[in-house]
Amino acid sequence: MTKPIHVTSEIGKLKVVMLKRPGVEVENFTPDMMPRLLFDDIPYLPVAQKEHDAFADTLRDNGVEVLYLEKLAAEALDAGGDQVKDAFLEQMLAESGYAAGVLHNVLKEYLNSMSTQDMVIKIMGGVRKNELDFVPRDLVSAAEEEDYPFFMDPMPNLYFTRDPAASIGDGLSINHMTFTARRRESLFMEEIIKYHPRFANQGVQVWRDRNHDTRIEGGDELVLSDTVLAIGVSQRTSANAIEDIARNLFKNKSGYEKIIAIRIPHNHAMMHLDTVFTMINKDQFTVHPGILGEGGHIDTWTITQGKDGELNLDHRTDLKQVLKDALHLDDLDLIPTGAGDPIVSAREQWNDGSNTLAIAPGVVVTYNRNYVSNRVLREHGLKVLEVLSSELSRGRGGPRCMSMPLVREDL
Ligand SMILES: NC(=[NH2+])NCCC[C@H](N)C(=O)O
Repeated sequence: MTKPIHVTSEIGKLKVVMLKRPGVEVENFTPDMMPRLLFDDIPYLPVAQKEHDAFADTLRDNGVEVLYLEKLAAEALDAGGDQVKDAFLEQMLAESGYAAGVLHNVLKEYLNSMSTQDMVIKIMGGVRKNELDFVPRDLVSAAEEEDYPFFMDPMPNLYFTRDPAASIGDGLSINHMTFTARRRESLFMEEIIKYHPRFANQGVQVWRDRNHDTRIEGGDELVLSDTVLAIGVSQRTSANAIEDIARNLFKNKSGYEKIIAIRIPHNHAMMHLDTVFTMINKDQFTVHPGILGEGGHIDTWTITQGKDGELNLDHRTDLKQVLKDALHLDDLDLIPTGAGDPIVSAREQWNDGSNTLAIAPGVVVTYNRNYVSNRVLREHGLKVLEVLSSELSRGRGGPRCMSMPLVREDL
């Protein structure tokens, strides 16, 4: 039987992917909540869903099996049984601020009154105060939170399935994420890996779980080959988390021997490495020119196993040469987002022009709105499958962010 998780590159033919269809969570908030929820606008849900369905169809038309997070999560909890479902609910409530107390009890009863699937969808979508016939009488609720509409916040970023967990080889990292708005997301993946029949007891390795204080997100984790990873040192991923996962990968016979840490600017537009840099073919990458300094330089540290559990670091700034050496290539094509024009590249990067999803070597899925970057990709010989992007792009993520590959063919 094929392994439930097997990803040894960014570009091997994509066989199985996990998506999340945008649900009520992407519009169940007010404009003043947007910065905290990491959104720049509120998508128009019916259109966002249409666009997302078209994205999923594009993948299916190309032979990819599409799984949905919300369905896997409910199936996992049902397969786990009553105790597992109860423990999940306790954990979710605790992480939502209700470890115990009256509100904990009221919310638990409310969520427990639903089918497992409805409960999962409700937790994802958020619980408004006016859904419950209950007025809390404590001082915090009365004096500080009276006007706040939610007991449990929605999780609008769930459609970016790339980030809460990342497939690496025959395993994955389940991530402790940076901002409160996204922290609870990775709990779904933990349940899926532990209890869903497709994954449980199948030898899936968890290289690093979510019970950590240091931060890492899947948008920073790029699988360049069966031995080399690139990981962004970014707004979302800290250097100490990279050292930690490096130690685990080296120690646990993952096959990974080399991790290239790449430092990128720490800001919202470029929150992850994959917003500025993606692999699209054996010797081709997209790169946002805005991250490269003078002479095309950028800080990279290649991490390898040292003596006695120490890590060796090799600091270099010539990204092209670093990649050529690590991947044993004679030449490498770094394709600039927006053809390198300062206005176009910044605009198209904002709408994820660098955030391509490769579904086979040299075949990529991209947003149609980034027409300059798409033209350049075609000029460089790539096959570009464009998908609609008016509403989906409002969440600041593209086709790579919206997909978590579970199985790819080896190169
Ligand atoms: N892999 C990615 N680039 N994901 C994009 C995530 C966007 C999301 N709004 C966030 O800020 O977290």
